Amino acid sequence: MEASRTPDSAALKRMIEAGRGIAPADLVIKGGRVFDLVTGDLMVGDVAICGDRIVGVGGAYQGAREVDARGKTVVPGFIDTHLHVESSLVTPGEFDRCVLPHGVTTAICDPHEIANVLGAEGLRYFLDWSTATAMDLRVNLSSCVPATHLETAGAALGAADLAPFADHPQVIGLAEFMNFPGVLFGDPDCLDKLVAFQGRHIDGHAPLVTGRDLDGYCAAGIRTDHEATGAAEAREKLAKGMTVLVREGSVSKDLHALASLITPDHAPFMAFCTDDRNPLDIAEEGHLDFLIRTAIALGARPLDAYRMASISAARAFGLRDRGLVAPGWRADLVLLDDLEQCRVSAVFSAGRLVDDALFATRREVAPVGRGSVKARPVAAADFASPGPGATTPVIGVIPGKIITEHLTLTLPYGGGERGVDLAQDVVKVAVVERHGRSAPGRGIGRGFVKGFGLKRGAIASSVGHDSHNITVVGADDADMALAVNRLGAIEGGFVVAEGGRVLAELALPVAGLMSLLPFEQVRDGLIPLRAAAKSLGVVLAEPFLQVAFLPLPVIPHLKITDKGMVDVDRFALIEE
Ligand SMILES: Nc1ncnc2[nH]cnc12
Ligand SMILES: [Mn+2]
Repeated sequence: MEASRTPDSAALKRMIEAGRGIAPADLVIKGGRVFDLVTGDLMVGDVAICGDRIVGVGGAYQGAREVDARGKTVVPGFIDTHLHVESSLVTPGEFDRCVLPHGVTTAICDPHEIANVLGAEGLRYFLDWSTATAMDLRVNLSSCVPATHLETAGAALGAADLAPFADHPQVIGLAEFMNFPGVLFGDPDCLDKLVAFQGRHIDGHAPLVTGRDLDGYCAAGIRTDHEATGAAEAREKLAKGMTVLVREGSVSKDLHALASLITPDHAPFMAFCTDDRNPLDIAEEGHLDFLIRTAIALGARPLDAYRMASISAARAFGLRDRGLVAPGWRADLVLLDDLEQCRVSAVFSAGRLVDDALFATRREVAPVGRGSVKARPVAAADFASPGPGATTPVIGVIPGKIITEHLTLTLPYGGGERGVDLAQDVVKVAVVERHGRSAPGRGIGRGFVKGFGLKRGAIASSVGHDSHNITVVGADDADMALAVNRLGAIEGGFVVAEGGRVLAELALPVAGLMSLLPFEQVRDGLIPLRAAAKSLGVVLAEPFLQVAFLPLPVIPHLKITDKGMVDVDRFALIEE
């Protein structure tokens, strides 16, 4: 939805009188226990609301409509400071329906997934939705499309391509600047974008960047980071003036490692984010409510956890109208049955009760990106892995992390080709360019990966951060080819194949990233997919998102793209 509208003098007069209690408010939330995130007080009292604004807190107010909040605790609406809506596997409209009821009244997204497939058309689609959702969906403009020169994306966005969107009311600034080597080495395209957004918010992405490199990265005006995976790394970033966004997604789970940093001193400079969270995890665990609950369970004070979820986040992103339950602030509110457990009872978004009726009032936005998978058919022979010898780099997967190990292992070798080695839990991985931008016989990167547990068949995904080529992991070349070709037939998504059969699949026809189905059906569709992957021996909790991160060459240490294996630390393709 659009940012808060500016009231005219008559409306403002009415707000003032309602706040003074000499005129009725539009809505009064009666008798709740208000959590004051400035003083830490918990105080029973009414919350008076006019339009989308809180006008009075405490004591007794009267209103045209009144909601009984006795026994509930009232806190400010939650702010997810960094996420990719596409990783929810549903459209922004369904993301709104799925996540707002968890208390997330503001979500700050980076649409670089769809932008890597569709370019500016993808940005327009998300911006159209951002003015239609019930939640306040804010957009940071994608800074790195493609993420690097080491891959083939479906589009490219330079500073000039971003300029037309910069003044959109829902745009905050520039999204995660992932090409941190490009920043540090002064890549001209990176500098153009950084110059264009100086003085505005610039989001960071600096995994394991430290010391003088971190100073240089921050000197560019980059203000946040969500890639810290250890307490020492996060603390250094705090000390350099960055806001640390503590992330707990479906693959990247950093909350346990960073929980010790959530202290009264640090909380004003920390926030929460999910980055990538699929609808099954949202259903099974929750969204930001889950992060708050977990942080408190790990020892954080409730005051610090709720500050991170609201006022700290709002200040870090320049959202000056929200983050407190106080007069004059935006009426984004969450009513809780339990403060420590963060059990959400009701949500108010800009003064409106979040329910089916509210979602029914939204304008729908037509989907884009149909037929986006343009990969040529492949055959088993395309996944042969020729090489000069038995020893080769192998990607080491770390459950719950998107950083990977750079292993060097000796594999079965014969006839000039390397084979899988199930005894070492090493199978093949390949990335097939699917934007129709490769010459025949080109556009397939081949390598090996350790840690999936896969013993048979193959699993394939058209979600492959961030260029979203097809990534396939397999123990059998023919099943790898079957899974890849099936993705072309269903316009993208996830496929599990074994013994020449498709065991399970989930179609994602919007740009090969999102479903057109309601989030409940996508959530339920993930269950047989996971079961099918598990039947092949896969041991990872979230195999499809873990596959999806193998091609992301801005996350250390060893990755793979359609151009081949990438040594991320050297920021270069590995030539054999
Ligand atoms: N953590 C991340 N960093 C960069 N790109 C991403 N796309 C999805 N998650 C991402
Ligand atoms: Mn990132």
